[in-house]
Amino acid sequence: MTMALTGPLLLVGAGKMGGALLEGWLRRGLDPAKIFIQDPALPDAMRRLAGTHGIVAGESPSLPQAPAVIVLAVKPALAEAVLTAIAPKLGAGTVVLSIAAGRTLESLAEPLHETCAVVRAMPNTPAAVGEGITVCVANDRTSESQRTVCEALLSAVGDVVWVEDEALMDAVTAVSGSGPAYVFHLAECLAEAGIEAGLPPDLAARLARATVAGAGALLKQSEHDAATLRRNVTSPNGTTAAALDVLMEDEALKSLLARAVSAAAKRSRDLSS
Ligand SMILES: NC(=O)C1=CN([C@@H]2O[C@H](COP(=O)(O)OP(=O)(O)OC[C@H]3O[C@@H](n4cnc5c(N)ncnc54)[C@H](OP(=O)(O)O)[C@@H]3O)[C@@H](O)[C@H]2O)C=CC1
Ligand SMILES: O=C(O)[C@@H]1CCC=N1
Repeated sequence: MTMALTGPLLLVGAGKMGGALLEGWLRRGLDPAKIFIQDPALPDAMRRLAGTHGIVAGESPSLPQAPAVIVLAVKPALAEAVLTAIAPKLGAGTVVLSIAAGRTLESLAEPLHETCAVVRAMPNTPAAVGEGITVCVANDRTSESQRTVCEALLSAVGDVVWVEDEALMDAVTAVSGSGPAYVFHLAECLAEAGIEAGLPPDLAARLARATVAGAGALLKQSEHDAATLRRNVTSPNGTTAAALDVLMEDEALKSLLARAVSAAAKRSRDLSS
């Protein structure tokens, strides 16, 4: 991995997201000797992965002093307590990279020394297959080289976008952070609708899964935007038009999704207070 890690990397929390990041770093060739993992209940898969690569991991492993990066991937409610406990380990050049939803740069910096570099990031679960997207914002203590290191770590699991306005992070969380769940729910609903239309459950689930995955792959690879791709499926007076008449009637799906995204963004704001 082409990243200028000037010291050890401490991953705090190796659950779904921390684990996806770890796998991405190892895939990209990050030196396992530089990685330390703190997690009191390391999931089995992560325990095996750490063991295979000889990575120091555990509830309170002997942690390196002054790590180059601390990646914080615990539940938001634990963020400050965990940082308070780790703060004595921080060095002048340490950057804290947090993926905790709703935890602001200010609240993350509060338990740390006042010059600490902090990056707030919002990835999503397609990171597990290297297809994530992460949006990040840095505090004004973060140097260019620290941004570069954070970007390299996050780009191991997908695209990375920087924003300067932290206020955008609530809407980001609501669209791309939580977004995969909306798409998976669409797949669930499509499968159920297929069963209602007479398909055997196995076939309905298979068709729904392949259709959502295939449409996603097409959307990713195509030069066309989503609206054009939708129109490409829709023959005049055909079956798709009949379905879209229902979905788009009174902008039903559009307004439902707007309400869902608004609820998620509100929850993100609430988590910060
Ligand atoms: N899941 C998602 O789609 C996304 C999640 N996020 C954010 O990522 C963070 C992690 O979420 P996710 O990976 O889903 O959660 P998980 O519960 O899968 O992972 C969190 C891990 O941290 C462990 N943990 C608990 N306490 C500590 C501690 N004191 N020190 C170190 N590790 C600890 C947990 O152990 P145990 O299970 O025993 O509690 C668990 O293994 C959250 O802040 C979330 O907001 C961001 C983007 C997307
Ligand atoms: O649901 C959550 O709070 C986290 C953040 C984005 C996705 N999962």
